[in-house]
Amino acid sequence: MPFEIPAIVQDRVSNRARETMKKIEHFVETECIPADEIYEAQISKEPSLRWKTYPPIMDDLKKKARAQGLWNLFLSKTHYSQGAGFTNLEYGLMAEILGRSHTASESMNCSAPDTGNMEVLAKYGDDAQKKQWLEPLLDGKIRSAFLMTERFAASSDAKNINMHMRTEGNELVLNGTKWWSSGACDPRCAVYIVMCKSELNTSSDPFKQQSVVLVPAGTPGVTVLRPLSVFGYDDAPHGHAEVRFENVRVPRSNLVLGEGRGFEIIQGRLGPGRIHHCMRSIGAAERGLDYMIARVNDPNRRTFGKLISEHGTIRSWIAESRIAIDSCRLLVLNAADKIDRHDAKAALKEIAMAKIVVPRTVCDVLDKAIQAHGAGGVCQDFPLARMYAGIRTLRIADGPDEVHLAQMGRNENGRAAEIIKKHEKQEARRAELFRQYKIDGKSHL
Ligand SMILES: Cc1cc2nc3c(=O)[nH]c(=O)nc-3n(C[C@H](O)[C@H](O)[C@H](O)COP(=O)(O)OP(=O)(O)OC[C@H]3O[C@@H](n4cnc5c(N)ncnc54)[C@H](O)[C@@H]3O)c2cc1C
Repeated sequence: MPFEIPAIVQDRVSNRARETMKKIEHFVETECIPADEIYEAQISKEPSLRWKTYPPIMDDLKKKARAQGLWNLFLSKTHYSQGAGFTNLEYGLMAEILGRSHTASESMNCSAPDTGNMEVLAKYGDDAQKKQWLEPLLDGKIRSAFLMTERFAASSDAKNINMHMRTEGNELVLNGTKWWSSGACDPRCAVYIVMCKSELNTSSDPFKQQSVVLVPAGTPGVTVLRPLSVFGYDDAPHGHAEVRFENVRVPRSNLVLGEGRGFEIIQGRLGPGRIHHCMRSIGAAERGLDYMIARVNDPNRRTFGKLISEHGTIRSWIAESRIAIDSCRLLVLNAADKIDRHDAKAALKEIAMAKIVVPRTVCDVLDKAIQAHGAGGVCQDFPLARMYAGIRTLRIADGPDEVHLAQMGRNENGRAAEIIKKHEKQEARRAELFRQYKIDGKSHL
């Protein structure tokens, strides 16, 4: 089924974006999806090479995508000058198509964590930092990692981040251990964006104690200790690394924005990135549903005298999945539109809602697709188990659901005084009306 722009946002999508979406869909369906398995096959099984090489097919895909103008689509024109000139809403729709394939996002230089990291550098980097790191990232020549989470700190509360940073003359000296540093195992990863706590910063404001520093990969004292696995997948060549810093020295000029500005940077980084993850996940859900429909209509797999799709339960799964996917899409596009009209800060509630609902819902759709495949669904013969593993982590990565729920719950609950006041006014008016119409005062509802 060709990609369809939902009716409610039709007038918010330019003709150029529509044309680009058609090109993206064609590229994803004809180049990326067929390349996904080749990409996997080209990742070395040899332990000594697994993290030292990357699949050559990726460079070929990048060349082809770039030649068609399918490059850096994510930097929205509403907030950046360096991108392809689309809105967050338009890119949101594009990201959904990218989510159908494992290789699509990277082939168009639109993959995490580089997208968020490029946004950080574009938004907060100085000219020298942009020249050294943003330009090669935009060019797809290097990759990057964002190092916030720490093995020995409950990192869903970013105030706990305590990687030690001290200043010595013109240098910053870093000590500590990070983990879940996505992309840090990749041989092309050239720079780490590292969140630290500075020794000098004596601010009593807990949101002003952290700083963000750029550390070139390979700086003496940095050791990539090991790749971590996600439900058994190591996600090579990208990987999620545990990284040790022992007296790592970088020039003071590698500080981003200034000391104590770390929270500002991470908050600015995560808004649009969460929307991108959500839209790619919706693409994965669509693919899962396609697989489910194909499998349950396989004429060779009849049970109890019927095609599997003829059992009522399975029909319900298909319908429920369609409803769930379409509802999620609207939620995400609404958040993207609000970012376009204002900024990510103004859209915090909408972004949080999408970040909470979409991964859960997509996991549920994929779970049904897996179930409909029987044992086949959990094995390597279909992409479903792998997709499920990836999407499940989104309920933790970029902050676990519970933290977003707690924040949303607090804000929503903050309306209590206003609601109580409104009810009191309505109560007073009702009492007035009871008197006016001479009805006794007990509730008639
Ligand atoms: C695949 C993957 C990729 C990742 N990539 C990166 C990356 O590139 N860079 C990076 O820095 N990090 C990355 N992370 C790490 C991720 O951001 C953290 O795991 C996440 O922020 C949670 O931190 P934590 O693991 O320390 O959990 P903890 O802080 O120990 O929290 C554990 C659990 O406690 C519960 N909890 C916490 N707070 C509350 C609350 N207020 N109310 C109720 N319950 C609560 C939640 O259920 C939570 O899951 C990645 C994680 C995964 C799985």
